[in-house]
Amino acid sequence: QTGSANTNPSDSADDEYITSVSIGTPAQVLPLDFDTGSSDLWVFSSETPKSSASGHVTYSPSKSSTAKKLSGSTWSIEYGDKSSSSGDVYTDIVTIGGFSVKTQAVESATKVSTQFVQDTVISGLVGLGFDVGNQVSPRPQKTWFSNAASSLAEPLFTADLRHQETGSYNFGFIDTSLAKGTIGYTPADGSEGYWGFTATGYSVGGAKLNRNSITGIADTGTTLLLLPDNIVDAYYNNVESAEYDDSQEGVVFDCSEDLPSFSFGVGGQTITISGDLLNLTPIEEGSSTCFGGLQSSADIGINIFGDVALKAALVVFDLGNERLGWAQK
Ligand SMILES: O=C([C@@H]1CCCNC1)N1CCCCC1
Repeated sequence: QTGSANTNPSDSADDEYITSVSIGTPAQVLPLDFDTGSSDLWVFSSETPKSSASGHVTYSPSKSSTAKKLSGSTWSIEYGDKSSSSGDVYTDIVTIGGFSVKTQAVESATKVSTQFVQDTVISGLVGLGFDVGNQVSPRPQKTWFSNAASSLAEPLFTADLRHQETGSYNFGFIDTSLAKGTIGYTPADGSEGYWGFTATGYSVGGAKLNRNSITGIADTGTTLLLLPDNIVDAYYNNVESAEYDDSQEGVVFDCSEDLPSFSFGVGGQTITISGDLLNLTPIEEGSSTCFGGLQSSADIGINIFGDVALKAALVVFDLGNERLGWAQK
C-alpha cells in the first residue's frame, strides 16, 4: 500500500507547506503543516477557545462516529521558535493521500500560542519525526507515519517541496522521476526525535565543495536554511549589499542582487540551491530589500536544513533503514 498527497506553499515566501488531511467519520478535512522536526499530530478543534480558533478550520470529535477520547491523556509542546500548544487526546481515523490509519492519536488543542492563532492558513501539524519525540502524557503516542509504516509497501516517505508550485509527500514508495540526480543516502539519527544527519561540506557559487562536516536536521516545518555563522558569512561576503538587519533578525540585501548558489554534500551527492531559492522575499510588500533564505543557526544550537534546502532536492525519509536520501531536483 502507498499514499500520495499534494502539498502547497502557504504564501509568496513559501513560509509553510499546506497538506489536506482527512480526520473522522464523516471526513473532516483540515489543512495541516507536515513537520519532520516534531512528532505530534495536533489540531485546532471544537475544544479550542472560540477567540483563538476564529478563522481556522477545526476538528469536532463529537461529530465523528469513529472518535474515541483517550482518557487521562494530555499533551503540551513548545517549538524551537517559542510557539506552543497543548490539550487532550482522541483517537480517530486519519487519512493522508488516500492511506488511512484507523486508530491515530489526534491531539486536540485547548490552548494555542499567538503564532498559531494568527497563522489561519493551517489548522495544526502532522509530526513526521520519530516517536521518541511525542509529547503525549502519560503514554506517548505514535506518529501517523509510524502507525502506517508496517502497512506501507516500504517504510519510508519522500518530500518534494517546490518554490511557488504544488509538490508532494509520498508514502511507501519513491517516485525517482521527481529527481534529476541520483539519490545519495546517509545515516539518520532519530534519537532526539528529529531526522538528524551530517552533511560532508559546502560551497558557494560553483566552487569546489570544501570538507567541513555539518551536523543538522532535515526539517520540513522550518522555512529557512539555518547554518553556523562562518558558513553564513562566507556566503554573504559574495553579496555586495548584504547586511544584518536587527529588526528583521536576519541578513537582508537589495532584491536586485544576483545571488550565488549554495551547495552542500550529503550521501556522496552534491545538492545545489540556486541563488533564486536563496532570495526568500521582500521584507515588506513592495520593498526593494529582501530577506535571505540562508540565516544563522547560532542562537538555536542546532543546524536546520529547512524548506529552503529541501526545495532543491527530493528527500527520502527512510525509517526502515534509518537513513536519509537526497537527490538534486
Ligand atoms: O521546534 C522545532 C522546530 C520548529 C519549527 C518546526 N519544526 C520543529 N525544533 C527543531 C529544531 C530544534 C528544536 C525543536
